[in-house]
Amino acid sequence: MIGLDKAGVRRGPRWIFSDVSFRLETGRILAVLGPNGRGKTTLIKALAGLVPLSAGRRIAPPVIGYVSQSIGADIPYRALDVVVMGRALGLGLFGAPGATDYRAAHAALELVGARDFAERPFDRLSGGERQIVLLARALATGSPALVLDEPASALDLANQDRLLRVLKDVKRQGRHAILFSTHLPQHALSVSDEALLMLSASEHAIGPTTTALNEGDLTRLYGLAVRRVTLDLDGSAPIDTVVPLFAGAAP
Ligand SMILES: Nc1ncnc2c1ncn2[C@@H]1O[C@H](COP(=O)(O)OP(=O)(O)OP(=O)(O)O)[C@@H](O)[C@H]1O
Repeated sequence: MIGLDKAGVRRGPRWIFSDVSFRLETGRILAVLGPNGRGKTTLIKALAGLVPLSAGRRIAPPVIGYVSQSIGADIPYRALDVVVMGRALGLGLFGAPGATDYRAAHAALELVGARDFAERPFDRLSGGERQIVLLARALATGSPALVLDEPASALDLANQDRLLRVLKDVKRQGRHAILFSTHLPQHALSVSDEALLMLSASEHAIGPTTTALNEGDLTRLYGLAVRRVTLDLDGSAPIDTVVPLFAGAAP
């Protein structure tokens, strides 16, 4: 389980966010949504223990599988070695990774569908490929909590789909609580059980994704008209999605 209890972060006189409370159980996915600069990264870093809380309390396991918004430094290691770094906290100060750690790294790469990246130099992967490898590194930690800051931001449509399928697969295993931030409400609707909308520094809407992502709150969140649409593509299960009315939605 991972969560926050009446939590807030202040930078100087300004509260970036305040009074955020939620508990995310193992086997569940929570999506965090908000416009640029609203505080998603700050909240995620606070949850990962990288930014101190100015108020409230964090509920988290000792190790967290964290993927930052940046796509990683230009390190000339193999992707496999970057994934093995996720095992570092279990190795002690002078420990070197062993067969078990490499097995865990290979399994994580396999899970994200990136087995072929193992031997490739990390600094020669594209931004999207790096995001996939960094997700594998978070999984390799073995932590029951995954905290992902815009994990799809550099991914093309097919790789966004791959990432969402990976999140669903990991959820199905029932061993992780997964929190991710996104600018795409469609991503939240397709995989997350719960959604947190950062409406202002002090006002948050949290609840089951299908109710939290209502047209009124999404329109208010982004200051842009947004419609919820149900697509009945082939008469089987209808798909619920979100359509932002960009530029008035007409040429
Ligand atoms: N180290 C810092 N010191 C002071 N202010 C900061 C610091 N880091 C971030 N901020 C401010 O906190 C606010 C929230 O930033 P944050 O990166 O959390 O937003 P975000 O919702 O993740 O934005 P984006 O969608 O653009 O990534 C911004 O106004 C930012 O300028």
